[in-house]
Amino acid sequence: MPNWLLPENIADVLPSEARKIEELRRVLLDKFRSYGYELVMPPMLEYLESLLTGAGQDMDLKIFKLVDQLSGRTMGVRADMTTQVARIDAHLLNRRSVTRLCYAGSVLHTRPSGLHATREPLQIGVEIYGHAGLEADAEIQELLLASLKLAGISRVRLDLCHVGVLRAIIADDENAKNCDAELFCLLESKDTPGLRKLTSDFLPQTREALLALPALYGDASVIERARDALPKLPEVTRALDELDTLVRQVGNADVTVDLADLRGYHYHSGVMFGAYVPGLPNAVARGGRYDHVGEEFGRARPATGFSLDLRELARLLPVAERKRAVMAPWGTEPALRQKINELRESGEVVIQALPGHEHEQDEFDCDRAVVFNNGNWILQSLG
Ligand SMILES: N[C@@H](Cc1c[nH]c[nH+]1)C(=O)O
Repeated sequence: MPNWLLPENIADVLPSEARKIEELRRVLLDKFRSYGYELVMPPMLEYLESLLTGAGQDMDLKIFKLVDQLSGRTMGVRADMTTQVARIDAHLLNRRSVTRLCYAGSVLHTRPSGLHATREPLQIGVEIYGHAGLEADAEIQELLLASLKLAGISRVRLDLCHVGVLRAIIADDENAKNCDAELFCLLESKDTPGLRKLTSDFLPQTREALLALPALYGDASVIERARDALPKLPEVTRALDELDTLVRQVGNADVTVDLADLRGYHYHSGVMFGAYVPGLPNAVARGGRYDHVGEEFGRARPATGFSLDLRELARLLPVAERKRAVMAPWGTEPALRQKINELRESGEVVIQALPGHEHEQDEFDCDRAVVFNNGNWILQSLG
């Protein structure tokens, strides 16, 4: 397919890849449903203000903008569905109880998030609203691991972080608070020299704690190391206790803790996580707490969830085997049509060869054919 027709980091999805993506979409949505998550379909476009409500400045940079010819207002193409789903929970559903929602749809990014990343991810995810306890985070993490397993990915490492640690460290330092976006970037890339430079006029205790963060990664023992290395602020202790509880609950998955891996959106407010698979530098799925987004839509609701890009996930899987199919001749004869319909209704793929194209095969492996034999249309093996 000539990619030169399309903008950079935008691509067509050809049949074998599209089939993998669609099959994944279906099995994952069924899985989410089995946990009680209801499907919602937010719009592709919205007024910019509502897309930015509750989201940080990082989201603004990711959103494609255009002018609405009907209202003259600026609209944005969604770059992430999580805040749209939070709006649905806060405004439209108005339920008091716990609400579990899921979604699948394309989002657009002005710039790719990695060198080879698409600018049009197919985002699928789940969000749970109305429960502030860690049980909701544990359910989300369990569902993430179950989803990846279902997709055929068994070796997953779950990397946990807590944005509350950074927020507590900088809370009483005005200089540090004014640089929070830069701090996120430097910590994400573990840029210690950059961090040293930026923190030179911060309070000594803030500086010391920030410089300790990049080294606080590894297995669960990091939590104890962090208790020694970081200031004994109540918010830091609470965050580390939360991480400790979750690490114990993840079961037999491979879990690591990285207190500088803050690569979520800036709307995240508590425990955050990324799921990594061997050989890939970027997380295949991300998620975490974002308790303050609903509040900005007028209804405070604790919230947590995860999302992933189906296109990226499908790329990790082996090429799907060609699906078996039945070849049938072209014809309108009732007995032939009936035989074909019966086979299709029983779940078979039946391809009618158009006149002159009897020997062509593409996507499917036609191992059987409908043939006329002794006055009947029957199924015959081509093996
Ligand atoms: N939408 C977030 C992940 C997430 C879902 N829910 C909460 N966080 C992301 O793309 O990084």
